[in-house]
Order: sequence, then structure tokens, then C-alpha cells
Amino acid sequence: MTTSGLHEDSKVTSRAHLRPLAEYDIDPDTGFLPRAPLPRLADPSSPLKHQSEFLIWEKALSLAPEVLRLTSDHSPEAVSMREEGEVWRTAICSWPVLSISPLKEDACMLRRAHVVLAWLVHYYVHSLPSPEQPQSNLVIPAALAVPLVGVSLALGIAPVLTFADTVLWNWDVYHGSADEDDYVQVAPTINDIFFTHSFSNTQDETSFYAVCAACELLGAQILQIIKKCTMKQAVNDLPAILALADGLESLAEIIGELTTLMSSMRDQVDPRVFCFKIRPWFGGSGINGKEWVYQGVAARDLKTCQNHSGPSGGQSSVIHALDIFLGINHQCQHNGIYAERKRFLGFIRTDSANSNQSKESTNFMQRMRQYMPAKHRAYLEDLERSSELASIRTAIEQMSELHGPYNKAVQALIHFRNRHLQIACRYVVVFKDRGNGSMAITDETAQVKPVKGTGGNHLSLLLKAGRDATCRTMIK
Ligand code: HEM
Repeated sequence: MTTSGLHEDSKVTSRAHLRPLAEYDIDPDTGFLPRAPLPRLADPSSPLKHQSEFLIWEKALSLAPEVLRLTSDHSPEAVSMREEGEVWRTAICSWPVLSISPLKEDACMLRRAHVVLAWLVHYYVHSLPSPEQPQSNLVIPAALAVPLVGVSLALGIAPVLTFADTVLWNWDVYHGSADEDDYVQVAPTINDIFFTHSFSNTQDETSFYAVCAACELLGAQILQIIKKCTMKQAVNDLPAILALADGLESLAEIIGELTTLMSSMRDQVDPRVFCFKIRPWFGGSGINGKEWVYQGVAARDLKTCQNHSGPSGGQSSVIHALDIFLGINHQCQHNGIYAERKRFLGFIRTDSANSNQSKESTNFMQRMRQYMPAKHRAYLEDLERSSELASIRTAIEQMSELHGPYNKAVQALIHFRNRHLQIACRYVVVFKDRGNGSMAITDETAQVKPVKGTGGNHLSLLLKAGRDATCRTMIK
């Protein structure tokens, strides 16, 4: 039998026990999504209601969609807004650098500050007029850079827009829904929430976040199954083995639902809107060969987070938890994969002085963890090292009765990755070589057909490597 993924982990020597999920900021009903929406900074109901100095951040974010458009947007509306955009950016440059010490009193405030500052940074960077020197670096003003890096260090998350900022922490409840206290009793569903921030102000963008959030909510059930399976030592214990078989069967079903949910993207998000109006806002440092300079920030505070990606489904802790539980080993993705992704995103540089070989060799999924909140990352690391998981793997290897249910779950994940590959090709790959993200959706781009044989494409290579790693895990 082939259990390559399962064997790999036997190399891990120090075993740990999983702590209660609450200690990892995981809710039983909403998973990695918090159970209640984040309060605004300086909101009268927030713990920091007296810290009104943070209001300037909130106000600038509320104003941003009204005065800023993408640099690449040359529509008459966008051109007419350029002056107001300049006023917005000049105001930010004149702001004082606020101390984030008061925010550290409350984790929700830190998270909200990350959301606000990361969105402001992406608004700032991606609306800048085209530079006279196209290759010059982009300076993020100290008033944004210093507090963003501060809150990021406190939260253990990268100082850039992440999946958490666009999905996990970017929602509120409709008026008339239960108030915050009620969520102690009843968790919100996807129908109770709306998304607070949107770059393009399109239904497509909201739907994009909503589908991702619905996947996270479904993920809560996945985490509960993992918890149930890891509560008992599976080896030589019949009830535990039966429970494990049951858990694997349920996982297969839920992964199937996840695939259906993800596929619903096709009906809700127009690929052209995604590619030209939404995705360009997400780009992080290094995109198009331009490094971001975080003004006023010490180099040591940035050392772990250069060449930032923007938000990506790859930062969803749910999929990582599934990978770990099922023993999918992405390490086999050769060194080149991360380089492939960088090349795809256009930030491979020719000056080898700046390139860092060790970073290149770190695989994509590992790197994506740096974009997760520290406690979610800690959950994944503890799960990976847990003696409970080691016992499950031994049981799966030794008991042929478990091979069927295990393979079903892995097969479901292969199907998920295959479908995701199709979606990524439809939304990103076919447009990749068609201009620099210009907003002008011409008849030509509107009628674009999938590029034949995207197999050579770097993005496809990355995603296929993940799919193939999943295939290799099947027990033959
Ligand atoms: C329009 C919809 C979507 C598009 C265009 C898309 C595109 C991409 C792209 C381009 C990547 C490569 C890495 C990167 O550049 O960030 C990626 C990775 C990834 N995406 Fe998506 N994605 C979509 C929806 C989703 C959804 C709903 C999920 C569910 C959680 C998801 C989960 C992932 C995962 C887990 C990865 C890491 C690679 C892997 O595990 O195979 N994506 N996606």
C-alpha cells in the first residue's frame, strides 16, 4: 500500500496534545470565523470607545471607495476622481503615527485595526498614479506602515491584506438579526451576515467573499469531526476505530459540499469582474517587480514577511487542517513551485543579490500559514504534532477496514482540488496574459475562450502540484 503522506509525519519527534479549540480562537459553530462581528474602532459599544483618535482610520476607509479607483482604471469616472484621490492620500501622509498600545487591551480591536489598516494600505498602493519611474519602489506612509506592522506583530499575521481581512473579519450582521450577546446562544449563518468592505463595490466581490465565508462555516463541521476523531487513541480500540471510519465518511460528504459551494462561484462571480476589478486590489509587495517600503519600520520587524502575497484561498486554515488530518504531503512539491508562483505573479527579480534561496525552497502551503492569525496557525502546528493524530495514522495504516473510508475522504479532496483548478483557470489563467489588468473589458476580452492547454502555465503547475500531492496520498 502507498501511504507516502502518512509515513512522512513519523519523522516528527516531539508530540503534543491538542488543546481545547477555544484556545485557538476556533468556535464550535463558526470555526475560524469569529462568532460575532468585530466592533469598529471607537465604536460607542466597543471596549475602546474613548479612543477616538482611531476614528481617522475608520473614516478614511469609509471614504476610500468614493474617491479611489485602480491605477489601471482609465474610465472617465476614474479620471474625474483622481484629484479627490490625491487629497485622500495626502491627508494620510500628514497623519500622526498613532501608538497601538491601547489596542493591545483587546484582541478584537487588534483584529479590526488590522482590517482597517490593511485595506487602507491596499487602497493607497493600488490607486497611486502611474509612477514616472515604473520600477521605483512603493512607499507606504509611516502613519499606515508603523501601526500596521505593530498590530501584525501582535496578532502574528503578515502586514498585508489577508484572507482574514477580506473574509473572516470583514462582516457584520443585518439589522434585525440577533445582537452581539445573542450569538453566545445562536451562531450567525451565512444568511445573517453581509460584507463590510469591498474595493469594487460590485455584487461579484461580495459574492466572492460570501462563498469563501460559507466554506469557512462548513469548515466548522470539519473541525468538529477532526476533534471527535482525535479525542480517542484509535489503535486497538474498536469503538474509536468505528468512530474514525464514521468520521472519515462524514468528511468525504462535507468536502463534497465544500466543492459544490466553491463551484457556485461560477454563477455568482463574473470572471472579468474578478480579474480586472477585484483581483488587482489584492496584489502585495513585489507585485509587478515593485517592492513596498514600509516607512518608519525597522527591518527586523519585516524580516519574516517580505514579498507578500495578497489574500488567497490558500490562507484558509480549513483546507490546511484537512490536509494535515488526511496526511497530504505538500513537501514533495519541488523547490521550484514557490518560484513558479512568484514568476507567475511577476515578481521574480533578475538581481540575484536580493533573492533568498531558502525562501524559494519553502513550499507554498507553508508560506501561506504566515498569512493566518497566529492562533489558527498554532492549531495547525499542534494538530500536525499531536500524538492523537499519530495514533490515527497508525490505525489507518494498519487497519484495512479504514482504507475505504480514508480513500473516500482523500478522493473528495482530489475532486475539490480538480474543480478548484478549473475555477482558477477560468478566473485567472485565461486572462493572465491579456494586458496589465486594464479595466477596459473589450469585446475581445469578453469573448475570450480558455487558453488552450494551460498545463504549461505556472499557476496551473502550482495548483496541479497540490492536486497531485493529494492523489499520492491514496492508499493503493
Ligand atoms: C473565483 C474563485 C477562486 C479563484 C479565482 C481562486 C484562485 C486561486 C489561485 C490563483 C490560487 C493560487 C495561489 C494564489 O495565487 O493565491 C489559489 C489557491 C488556493 N485556493 Fe483558490 N480561488 C478561488 C476560490 C477558492 C475557494 C472558494 C476556496 C475554498 C476555501 C479556495 C481555496 C484555495 C486553496 C486551498 C488554495 C491553495 C492551493 C491548494 O490547496 O490547492 N479557492 N486559488
